[in-house]
Amino acid sequence: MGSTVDAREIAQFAAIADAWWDEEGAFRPLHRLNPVRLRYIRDRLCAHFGRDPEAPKPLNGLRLVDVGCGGGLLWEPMTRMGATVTGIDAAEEGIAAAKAHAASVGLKIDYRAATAESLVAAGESFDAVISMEVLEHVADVDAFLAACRDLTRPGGALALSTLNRTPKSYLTAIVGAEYVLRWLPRGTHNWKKFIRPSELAAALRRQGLDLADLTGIEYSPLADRFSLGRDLGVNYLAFATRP
Ligand SMILES: C[S@@+](CC[C@H](N)C(=O)[O-])C[C@H]1O[C@@H](n2cnc3c(N)ncnc32)[C@H](O)[C@@H]1O
Ligand SMILES: [Mg+2]
Repeated sequence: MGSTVDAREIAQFAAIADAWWDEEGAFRPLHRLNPVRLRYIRDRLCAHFGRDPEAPKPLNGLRLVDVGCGGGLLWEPMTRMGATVTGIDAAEEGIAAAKAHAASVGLKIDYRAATAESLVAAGESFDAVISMEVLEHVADVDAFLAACRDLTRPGGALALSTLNRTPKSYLTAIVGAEYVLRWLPRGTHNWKKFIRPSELAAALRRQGLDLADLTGIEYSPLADRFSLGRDLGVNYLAFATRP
């Protein structure tokens, strides 16, 4: 299997790593997405592992890895929910931003500049793998999912999100977000690398993983809010399990 890293992509994320915790900066959409995707991760993990999602620390004791964690936007809240989270990213600059932020808010840090395949080679394994908005940036989706599977213990789970390849995603995620609203630097996304839900389902199946759920992330421009829904046409979440 080839490397999962696309050097051009990593350089692009490294160049804007200072912006990770700027809620109005280049990662604004991820900050806006955080509440809905965190609710999805919490509820799915709780259902899968038989936890109470309303408990103060619903993920207590679970060992998670956040693959492509960037500045740690998910890592921090998942840590607060009681999980032991290892955050890894191929961009060292992102990891530096993540470490600095976690230290500034007094959280115990396990961030590493690493790829999923390097953790597999080191023999690491977790209850669940979380990898949000990374699939459309990797060099080889099959190799990436194979590494994510190997990091998941049998009986464990994977929570993923990515962008669908539709005319609507071209209009909103590329033309809208990069050119009209200028939320993201131009060239952040390559529409050809977006992944249809049917393609993700087939790729998960090739790795021996069971797709348990697909949920859409819908954006309301008037409210400037994201919500979970049935429309998979732009951004969507997937939950899979390892038998
Ligand atoms: C759009 S950001 C998402 C960050 C974070 N998951 C979130 O949603 O807040 C994508 C991240 O994936 C990282 N990345 C891309 N390809 C990777 C790979 N093959 N292995 C590890 N990290 C990767 C990038 O450096 C970048 O930080
Ligand atoms: Mg993206």
